[in-house]
Amino acid sequence: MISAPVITIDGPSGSGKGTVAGILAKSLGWNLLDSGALYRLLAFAAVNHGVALDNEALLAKLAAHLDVQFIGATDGKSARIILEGDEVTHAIRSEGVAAGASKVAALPAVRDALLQRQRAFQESPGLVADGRDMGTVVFPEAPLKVFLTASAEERARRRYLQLKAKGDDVSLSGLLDEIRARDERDTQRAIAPLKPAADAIQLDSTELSIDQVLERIMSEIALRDIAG
Ligand SMILES: Nc1ncnc2c1ncn2[C@@H]1O[C@H](COP(=O)(O)OP(=O)(O)OP(=O)(O)O)[C@@H](O)[C@H]1O
Ligand SMILES: Nc1ccn([C@H]2C[C@H](O)[C@@H](COP(=O)(O)O)O2)c(=O)n1
Repeated sequence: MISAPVITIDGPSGSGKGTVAGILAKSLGWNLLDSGALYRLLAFAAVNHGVALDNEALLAKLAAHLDVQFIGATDGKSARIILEGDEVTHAIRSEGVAAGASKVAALPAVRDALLQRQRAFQESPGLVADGRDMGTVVFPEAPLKVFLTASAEERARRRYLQLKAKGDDVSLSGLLDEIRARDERDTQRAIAPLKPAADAIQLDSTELSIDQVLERIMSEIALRDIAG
């Protein structure tokens, strides 16, 4: 059986992975996996159920039975996400939930419990998957792996503009601190740390527009002839 091709996009928070993965999936007509959403959903559900964010055994159980639906998932992060019957699309995007996600993501049993759920997204005609370990652990056979970065200052600036536009009361320096703390946790953890796969192409988007990033990835897709 020939399995559907996968394009992985890994990188730190605010590098533009989700935006680029969503546009790419839509333009190729492929499926989309926003793996960070799964870790966010788990952290969100844990708080709702009163489960401590360091209770590895209970969190793994919760992860294995997470009742979640992604609706319209080929439309990037605007897809609707339903957790245990409630819409949580916007609620899981806060920096507080992100910090919780980064904490539960450091627990091996949690990552194990979410592995098959992520691999199940690999369906025809193809999959664009964004996260931290898509190229290194979840889809090591992917024919195109992108590691997208940008300076912490630029990523904080982007997040600031994004949250301000939503009407959130945030400070640039606070966001920069949060981004640095999350980078530290995500890159230094013992299991599946954020790092480029050996065969990933590395793109620094600090000085690139979203369109320029997409152009670079599209040319790699054409070079490898993976989208038919
Ligand atoms: N190259 C770019 N230039 C300017 N703004 C960008 C660029 N890429 C993404 N952005 C903007 O930065 C913000 C964060 O992007 P996005 O949510 O895609 O990042 P992310 O890497 O998925 O972050 P996270 O891991 O926290 O979900 C968005 O408002 C997006 O529009
Ligand atoms: N493949 C993944 C995806 C996400 N995480 C963790 C680490 C992140 O800080 C957090 C939230 O992810 P985001 O929505 O910002 O992409 O989830 C991970 O460990 N592995």
